[in-house]
Amino acid sequence: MAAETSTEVPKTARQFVLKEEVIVERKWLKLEETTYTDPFGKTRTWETVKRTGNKKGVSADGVAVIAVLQRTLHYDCIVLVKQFRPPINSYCLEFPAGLIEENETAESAALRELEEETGYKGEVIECTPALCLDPGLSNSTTHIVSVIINGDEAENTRPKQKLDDGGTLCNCSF
Ligand SMILES: Nc1nc(=O)[nH]c2c1ncn2[C@H]1C[C@H](O)[C@@H](COP(=O)(O)OP(=O)(O)O)O1
Repeated sequence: MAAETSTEVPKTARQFVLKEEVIVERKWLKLEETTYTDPFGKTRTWETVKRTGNKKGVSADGVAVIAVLQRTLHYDCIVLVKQFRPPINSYCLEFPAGLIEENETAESAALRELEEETGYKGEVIECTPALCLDPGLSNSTTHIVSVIINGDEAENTRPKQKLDDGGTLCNCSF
């Protein structure tokens, strides 16, 4: 008689991290080996990327800004930036984004980054909780901030980027 295969779901254990060991650390990022327990209580390891530095008074690492440009007699547009991204050796069309500075709110960071990268001054409508967008790779977190830009305002009719060294961004509205 053939052996019966069990269809019972095994009782799984609560999982947790046991140890975090830095493998290599540079100015912006570090690679860690994370030791954790699997659902059966067995010890396993994971390769984890983290941002370096412990910024005080920040609710997430960064912000991404969904900015809607509103102008009379125009369709509403989403403002994107085109940026060269070294990790993929290519250009990306992205939401304006950046890291939150020490003791800065997500909302202030969003308006600052939007103005630096596009020249537009906006108003925050909504802000998500801190989201981990790639948790299989990194613990890095981001707030997605919705912003309205009044394109009829004088300050928004000829927006000028305010980029620091190394910045090579282009604006695109869709
Ligand atoms: N992973 C990174 N590697 C780098 O070599 N440099 C990095 C990384 N992440 C951030 N940075 C640098 C690049 C900028 O000079 C600063 C600020 O970043 P961010 O806020 O994302 O960009 P801005 O749009 O310039 O504000 O950190």
